[in-house]
Amino acid sequence: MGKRTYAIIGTGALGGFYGAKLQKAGNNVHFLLKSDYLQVKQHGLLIESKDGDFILPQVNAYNDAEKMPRCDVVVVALKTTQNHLLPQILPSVVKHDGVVLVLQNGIGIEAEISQIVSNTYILGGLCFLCSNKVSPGHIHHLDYGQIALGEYASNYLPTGITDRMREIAGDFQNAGISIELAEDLLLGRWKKLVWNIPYNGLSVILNATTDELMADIHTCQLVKQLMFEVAAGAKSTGRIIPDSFIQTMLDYTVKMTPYRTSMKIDFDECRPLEVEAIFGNSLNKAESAGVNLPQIRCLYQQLQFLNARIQNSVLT
Ligand SMILES: NC(=O)c1ccc[n+]([C@@H]2O[C@H](COP(=O)([O-])OP(=O)(O)OC[C@H]3O[C@@H](n4cnc5c(N)ncnc54)[C@H](OP(=O)(O)O)[C@@H]3O)[C@@H](O)[C@H]2O)c1
Ligand SMILES: CC(C)(CO)[C@@H](O)C(=O)[O-]
Repeated sequence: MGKRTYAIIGTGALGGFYGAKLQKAGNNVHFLLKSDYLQVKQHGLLIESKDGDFILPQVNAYNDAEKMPRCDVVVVALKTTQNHLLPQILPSVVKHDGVVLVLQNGIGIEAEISQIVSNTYILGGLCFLCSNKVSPGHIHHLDYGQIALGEYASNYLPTGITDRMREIAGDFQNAGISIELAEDLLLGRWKKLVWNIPYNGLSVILNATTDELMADIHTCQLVKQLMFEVAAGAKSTGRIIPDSFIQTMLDYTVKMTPYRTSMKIDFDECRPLEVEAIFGNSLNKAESAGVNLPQIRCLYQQLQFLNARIQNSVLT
């Protein structure tokens, strides 16, 4: 097989960064954009990265999915709040027997996509990335970048490590993106939520950065309790997250450059928050297995209140 073609659905902080790295390494990449389309079509992408800045003066830019060629790997990099658009986008972009690779945060999205596309493999990637879009076509990669890659099977049954995962991992690794292969995608998704649920949620509710949350004894305790609730959620679906992993996440955050989470940035910019994909879907999974996660539900209810306020302010 020749080189795989890639479509990036949502060329923002994450899609713009990984897509640009893939193109720089010689892959054939096609970028779907919305408001940045003209700027990127005319001037390409600028990546300012702690690993080295670079410019791609010319990229394959589109503002209409139907004009994109069918690609081998279609990377979903929209905010999950825009996933209602996927039924219009994915079927025309992914090749028969191609791959949809979900790089979004949250849980349960691969299952939703399996209802949209057929004859398609679905992979998920947990991205340990700190990246922001600072202006149209200008991405600022602040830290990290590793992806844990897993494959989706019906009901999130673990697939082990497949050839498809290895092949796609190879393209990313050749592009300088570090990849870990995950035998069990659902376990990987819960593990990522151990970070996203406490920090994304509390950063918005408490108007705080990660370092501020870790510096205070009360919020540090709250973060830890929320992490243990995520582990209880994982357990309700038969996945075990060891206590040592929770300690690793706490240590990781203490060492991290002080960070304004993506949910906090969305909140500050009055954009819809990814509450359903991160909180709502986790609660649904646990509660349908008969397990309540009261602290996560409390955060969810507060975030929904703020989310509704954002939607109303955008409408008025
Ligand atoms: N950024 C990170 O470091 C990071 C790390 C881990 C996980 N994630 C996850 O990755 C996902 C993407 O996040 P992000 O930070 O990359 O968000 P983002 O910077 O907002 O990027 C999303 C992009 O999608 C574009 N878009 C929206 N609607 C579109 C449409 N109809 N057609 C084409 N493009 C459209 C947006 O364009 P407009 O600006 O024109 O609306 C935006 O550029 C989220 O689930 C996030 O939680 C991000
Ligand atoms: C956890 C994180 C801050 C960096 O690993 C990022 O992946 C995120 O915002 O999801």
